[in-house]
Amino acid sequence: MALAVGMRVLTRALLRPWARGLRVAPGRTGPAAGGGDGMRCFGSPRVLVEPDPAAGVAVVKMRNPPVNSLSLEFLTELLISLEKLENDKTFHGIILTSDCPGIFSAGLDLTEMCGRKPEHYVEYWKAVQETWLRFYLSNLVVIAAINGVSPAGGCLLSLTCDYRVLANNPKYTIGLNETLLGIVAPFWFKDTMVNTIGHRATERALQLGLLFPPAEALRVGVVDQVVPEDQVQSTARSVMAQWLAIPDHARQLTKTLMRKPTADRLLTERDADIQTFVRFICRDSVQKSLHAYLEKLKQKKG
Ligand SMILES: CCCCCCCCCCCC/C=C/CC(=O)SCCNC(=O)CCNC(=O)[C@H](O)C(C)(C)COP(=O)(O)OP(=O)(O)OC[C@H]1O[C@@H](n2cnc3c(N)ncnc32)[C@H](O)[C@@H]1OP(=O)(O)O
Repeated sequence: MALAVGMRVLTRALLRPWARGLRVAPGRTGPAAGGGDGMRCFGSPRVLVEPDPAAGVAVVKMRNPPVNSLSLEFLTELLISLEKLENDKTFHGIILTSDCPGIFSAGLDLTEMCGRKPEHYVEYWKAVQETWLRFYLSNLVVIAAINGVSPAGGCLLSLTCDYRVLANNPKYTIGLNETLLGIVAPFWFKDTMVNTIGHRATERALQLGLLFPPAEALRVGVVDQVVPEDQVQSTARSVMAQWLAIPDHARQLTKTLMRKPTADRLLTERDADIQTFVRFICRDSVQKSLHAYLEKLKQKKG
């Protein structure tokens, strides 16, 4: 039932004009990350998929410059790539990483949440919910190779993965910093964090909008491993090999057992959550905070 609802949303997304226009990335032969039988890279303008069929693994590279902000188009392309890999029996695991130097993802695209019509906010929030659900419940092993800064929605995306490897660079902070923008992390962002680092640590991190540098991220458990920057991809691959050595059906059922109650809460409250988001984001005070935050980002350069 839940999956059917998800598929309907995705299908609707695929039918949108800009989604219909998505092209398969012109062929480079893969895999770029070692091994394999030379299957071609595929993907879309903002998502590059480097398949390694011999290993049963695909590297999914986010490339929505300058900062991999999670726009509606980008989220849809990510979902399409995930679905394609899930439907291909060759693949058992994906490594999610970034093609934008120094940035894993700047989180939700603030321009999707500023100065738009309520109908747009509904459409955008549905895509955010769908991305979380599909990644959180994916049957594939999903490992995040975090090679850059990862605030808010970027952190959330990595928290949907089964394992997080972070590059040891003090600039690469990670966390749910929504309060610093004058906004509130929805209950399912919070639940995902609680499931990862526990209640007390989440309470502190969310209220203070903490962005953890690598050593602290490791200590609190936001990430599973911190490694030198040039070893992030190779570490993700070794971890993947360990996870893929487990009988797949047993691992998948265990993942579902662990995650379904959290996902079910959103699935049963999905419409109410959209209404809450739209009401909240349409508030004058929230729009002012977001505009001011975006302005501050732009002025940083000048
Ligand atoms: C009763 C109440 C109940 C309430 C219930 C809840 C209801 C729902 C509430 C709503 C929740 C919404 C949740 C949102 C989660 C999010 O993800 S919000 C986004 C948070 N992201 C950030 O804070 C990151 C912001 N960006 C940065 O800090 C930096 O850009 C960077 C560290 C990522 C990179 O720095 P640098 O390399 O120096 O690049 P910049 O020059 O800063 O940026 C380049 C360019 O990109 C634009 N940009 C940056 N981030 C974003 C973004 N997230 N979205 C859109 N655009 C972004 C930036 O403005 C620059 O643009 P220009 O080149 O100047 O045009």
